[in-house]
Amino acid sequence: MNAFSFTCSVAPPNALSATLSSRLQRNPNFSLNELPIPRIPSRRGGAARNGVVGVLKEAATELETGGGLVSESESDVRVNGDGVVEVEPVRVPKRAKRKVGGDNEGEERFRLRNGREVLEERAYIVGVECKNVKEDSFGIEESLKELEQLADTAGLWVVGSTYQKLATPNPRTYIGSGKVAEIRSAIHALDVETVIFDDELSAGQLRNLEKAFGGDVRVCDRTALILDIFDQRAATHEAALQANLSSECCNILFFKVALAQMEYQLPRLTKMWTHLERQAGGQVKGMGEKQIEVDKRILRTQASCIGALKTELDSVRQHRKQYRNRRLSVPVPVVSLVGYTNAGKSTLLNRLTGSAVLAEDQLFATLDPTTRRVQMKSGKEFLLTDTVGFIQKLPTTLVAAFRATLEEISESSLLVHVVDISHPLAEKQIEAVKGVLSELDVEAIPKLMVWNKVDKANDPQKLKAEAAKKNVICISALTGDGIKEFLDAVQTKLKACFLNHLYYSDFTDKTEESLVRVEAFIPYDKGDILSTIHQIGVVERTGAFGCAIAKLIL
Ligand SMILES: Nc1nc2c(ncn2[C@@H]2O[C@H](COP(=O)(O)OP(=O)(O)OP(=O)(O)O)[C@@H](O)[C@H]2O)c(=O)[nH]1
Ligand SMILES: [Mg+2]
Repeated sequence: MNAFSFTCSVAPPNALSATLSSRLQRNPNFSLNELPIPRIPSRRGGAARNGVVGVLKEAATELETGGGLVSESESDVRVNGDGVVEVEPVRVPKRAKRKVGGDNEGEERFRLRNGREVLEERAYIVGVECKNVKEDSFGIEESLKELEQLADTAGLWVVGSTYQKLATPNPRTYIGSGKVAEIRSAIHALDVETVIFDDELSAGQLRNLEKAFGGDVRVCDRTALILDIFDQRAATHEAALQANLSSECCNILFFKVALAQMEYQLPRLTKMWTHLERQAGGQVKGMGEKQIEVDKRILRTQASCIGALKTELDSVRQHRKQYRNRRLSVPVPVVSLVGYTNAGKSTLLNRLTGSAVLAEDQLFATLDPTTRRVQMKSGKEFLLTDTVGFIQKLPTTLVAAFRATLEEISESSLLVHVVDISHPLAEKQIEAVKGVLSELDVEAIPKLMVWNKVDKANDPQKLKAEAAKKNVICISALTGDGIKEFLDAVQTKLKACFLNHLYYSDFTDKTEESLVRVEAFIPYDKGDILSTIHQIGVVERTGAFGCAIAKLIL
């Protein structure tokens, strides 16, 4: 059996284990520092050390067995005093599928995610309803329902939930002591592994709650959960990026989320081990010192990673900007799909363009803005951009990440606000989206609201009549119902934009009737004429041999 040694100073993400395993096969002396940008362990990693241990064990096992789940034992992985991680790859039998007790007896806890079977952790969710909340915000039960959906997307199995009404959250434990005791009982009764809070907790609150719940229970919050989902999505995305480095779709969000994760976890990580530091002179001295050493090394590496990520982000931004400028130099209107997560934006893009962008019944399926060309029956074209979905209580650390991704929409000719009208909280989701849009400086861009998923409505005709009164288009991106009306509405809006543009360009006395259809042949060496025509008229189409058909104001 082989034994490998790595110089290790950082916890790489689990998702890199496949890369690691393949590199190990090629070069057993490979150093972990050679790995691409590392990410710190998130909710599921717990302590940073576990991240290192987990990924190395996974890689080692994959190397030996060609895949499969690994043992919980850490006896095959050691971190020595110099930060060298020693791994003994062992053949580990697949973990037997665990059956769970209670009502769910016999139910499998394994689920297929990204082509891998993963064990679902048992989670318990907790919320606090504070007095003086805004009227249009989600109620506590609604918010917890959404948190459950987020947990499900992250691969957790919610086995119970509770909430408390408070004037103000408790600064030490967020909830009151009675509630803490109630949750502790629920943890034992339901065999809970993770407790998730619906609001962002401070490092101190996290630590106090973990201590209060005792045992191996992990405590995390909505922010950590969302970051974890993004981390999982970004890992899949990163693999695609590595396969096609020349891709235009370099993901700003990926870098931004990595940054947000570090910013979120750094203060929490430093506080996590202070109890060991305090015990340094006592019985657990060795253990405390070793963990602190590992922690400090991780923090040092992460500080340099933040710098590297920022540089990387700048270059990706630059790249995207050049791409957008190139796109804008060809004046085809850009229509952006915006809306709450899971509203059906990607499904609509797929329906209109015949693409196969990932669309699934999970939150945050889309991370990357994707742009595709749509050709209408009239021969006119526009570019359609899919964007990342919005959510209420967006973690502050992620607001910047979203903003960066949504930079694209500020250059759109039209924003299509896609709403899942079958959702019981559709109205509140609309308000949440409007709230984010108002922060994005896109007030001046025309908007078109679309009620999607009408196929799920009890009375689609009644819904359509109601929509018509509000100038809203009803569609089903899934069945194709209403798509023609939607395209007509887009065309009308774009035409209005064009006329507005003329209006603001001092053609005040001109109306659409003053446009005259002109067919012209333009020599190849006079291509600049075409861009002038684009500026003063609407080019209906260009054909072979330099033929252009345009409507001009004469
Ligand atoms: N019944 C029905 N389901 C739909 C319709 N449009 C989308 N869906 C489903 O809704 C789920 C979410 O669709 P997506 O297109 O991924 O939603 P999205 O807005 O892109 O979501 P994010 O990328 O997470 O922001 C998927 O399961 C779709 O199949 C529709 O018109 N009718
Ligand atoms: Mg999507």
